[in-house]
Amino acid sequence: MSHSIQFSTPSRTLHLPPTRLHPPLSSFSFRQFPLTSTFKHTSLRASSSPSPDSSSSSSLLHSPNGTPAVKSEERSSGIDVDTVTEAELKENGFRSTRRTKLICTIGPATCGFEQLEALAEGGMNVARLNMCHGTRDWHRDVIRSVRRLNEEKGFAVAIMMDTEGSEIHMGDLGGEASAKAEDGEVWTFTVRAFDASRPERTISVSYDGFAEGILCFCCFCNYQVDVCMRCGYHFLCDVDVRVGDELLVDGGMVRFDVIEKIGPDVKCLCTDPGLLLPRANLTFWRDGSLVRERNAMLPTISSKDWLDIDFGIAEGVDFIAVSFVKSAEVINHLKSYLAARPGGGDIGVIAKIESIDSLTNLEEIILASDGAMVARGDLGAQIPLEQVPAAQQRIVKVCRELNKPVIVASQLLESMIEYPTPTRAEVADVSEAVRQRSDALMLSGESAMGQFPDKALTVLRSVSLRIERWWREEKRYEATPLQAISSASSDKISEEICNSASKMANNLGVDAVFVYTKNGHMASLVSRCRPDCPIFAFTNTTSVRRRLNLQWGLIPFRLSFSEDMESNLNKTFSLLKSRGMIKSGDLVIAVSDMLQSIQVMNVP
Ligand SMILES: Nc1ncnc2c1ncn2[C@@H]1O[C@H](COP(=O)(O)OP(=O)(O)OP(=O)(O)O)[C@@H](O)[C@H]1O
Ligand SMILES: CC(=O)C(=O)O
Ligand SMILES: [K+]
Ligand SMILES: [Mg+2]
Repeated sequence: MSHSIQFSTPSRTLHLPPTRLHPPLSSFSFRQFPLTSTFKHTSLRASSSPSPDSSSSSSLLHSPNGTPAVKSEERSSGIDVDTVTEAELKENGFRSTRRTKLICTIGPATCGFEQLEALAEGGMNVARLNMCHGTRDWHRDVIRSVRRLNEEKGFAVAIMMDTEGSEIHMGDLGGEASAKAEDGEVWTFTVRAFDASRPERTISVSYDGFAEGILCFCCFCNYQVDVCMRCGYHFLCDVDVRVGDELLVDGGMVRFDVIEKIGPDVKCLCTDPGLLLPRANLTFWRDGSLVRERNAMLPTISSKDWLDIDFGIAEGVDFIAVSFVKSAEVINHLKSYLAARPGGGDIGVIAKIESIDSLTNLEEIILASDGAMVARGDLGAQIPLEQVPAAQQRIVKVCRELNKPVIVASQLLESMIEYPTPTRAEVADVSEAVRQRSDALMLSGESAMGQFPDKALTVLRSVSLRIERWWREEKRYEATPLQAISSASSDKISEEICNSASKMANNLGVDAVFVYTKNGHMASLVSRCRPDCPIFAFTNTTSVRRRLNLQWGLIPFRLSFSEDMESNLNKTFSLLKSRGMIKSGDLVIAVSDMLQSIQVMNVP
């Protein structure tokens, strides 16, 4: 290996002294890098001198999500790269890339291949499937389309499966898109199933204990029977709906008073008119408080959810979002269930915070999970609406402290289900979530069944970019020190390295942090610091790359890398430069989970 290095730049040839490759402005190492240089003029050009393992170079580098891959022409130089991100990086430089990640719920409005492609091109990082709706065949088709999109077009869109949970829901309205309840009308909520079409002003309700006053439930394995056939234990509870209770649909979008109970039917008087949507959530209120006993008896993961989870494992989803989490126990249970199944260990478990119990046990739930969702739809049906913003702020803060990605969800752009522009208040709400530096924003009905899914995504994207830019212009780096999270000494070192690297990145105004990470942990530690510059996260597995797509500021690449950081950097610079995604002189900080060190360098 030559020790004398020549870097060729468009304007000049730079001769560097031996022993240093790109002279680090500083090198702060717990374990020093080997200083012998392996950089050669030729190695900077991907096309002329392939790196040692370039036999697999066509799959060496996968570009960040957000954009379709460039095909044939690029393959000859050994790189798959997203044209949109590539164009963004070329045009506006690193700093302009979006940090806040975007999630779209997929539904009838967006389940086609072209529709999914349009969302991916519009910046969708994660596709969410709500198992409350649709058949498993329908969901399988969507999952496969997203996978095909990733393979053919170079995206890294992750799939999040959201469990139905066992809260009380309305039925599916017999195929109708919605039903209008008017003030003063009497509607029947019933546990009867309909043979033919739905009788007028009648709504089926999702579980049998609704009106009988008896709900039988196995507390060990969730079978909804009086004596469990699986384990022989049983659990009986006696909760009922009472005349005088208030029934809220979707947290108050429509309200009824319970006026009569007749066998399996509950007659209700509409007091606040509105649109009833299929499978809308129902809650009961008595004397101004939520009736909780009923829900407390329902299992967080129902027997149907377990079947969906098995389906999700088989289809290789990236995340499972668990609805109505009450305690850390259920998360731990699911995580051990997943760990025991092939491929299950790769699935991240997201706790949906949407109940009073989940707020009570917030820290332990988040600690047990791989991320959390502020599920404001149901949360706002369980706590007074005016308490939701403070709950959101607390959840985002706890997630940040515990290094778990956090998603802000529901009604971000609700009016865009019907209209092509958002309300000013919705834009302010989105801005606040971005300003809180949550990892991701989520569309529900806007993308699942709204009329303007692409426009809604564009609004999320442009508001995120604008607020992020404002934040940088204001130079509002993190003032709040992050608490230590690790106990093991090597983890503590990684944490300190990432904290320091991020601080250095801000102070030096570097263009990007590069993080080489096998399991993604190191990348998440850098993301947690919310540095001012984007974070290029290089990982060698596609599943980790997809999962990283949920986290703030990470631009995940898949790259076959070795234990030798110097050759990794060499290869990365070469590949990114040949694509024009970085240029000579860019200032970069590199960290990795293989070597506990921080390198600061100009791109040669
Ligand atoms: N797979 C689907 N098939 C049909 N409609 C869907 C689907 N997914 C979502 N929708 C529609 O989009 C609306 C809002 O989406 P979604 O149900 O995900 O809301 P949510 O409040 O996030 O749900 P939840 O609280 O049940 O998790 C639904 O009421 C439904 O009409
Ligand atoms: C997303 C969700 O489940 C909610 O907001 O209730
Ligand atoms: K759900
Ligand atoms: Mg919900």
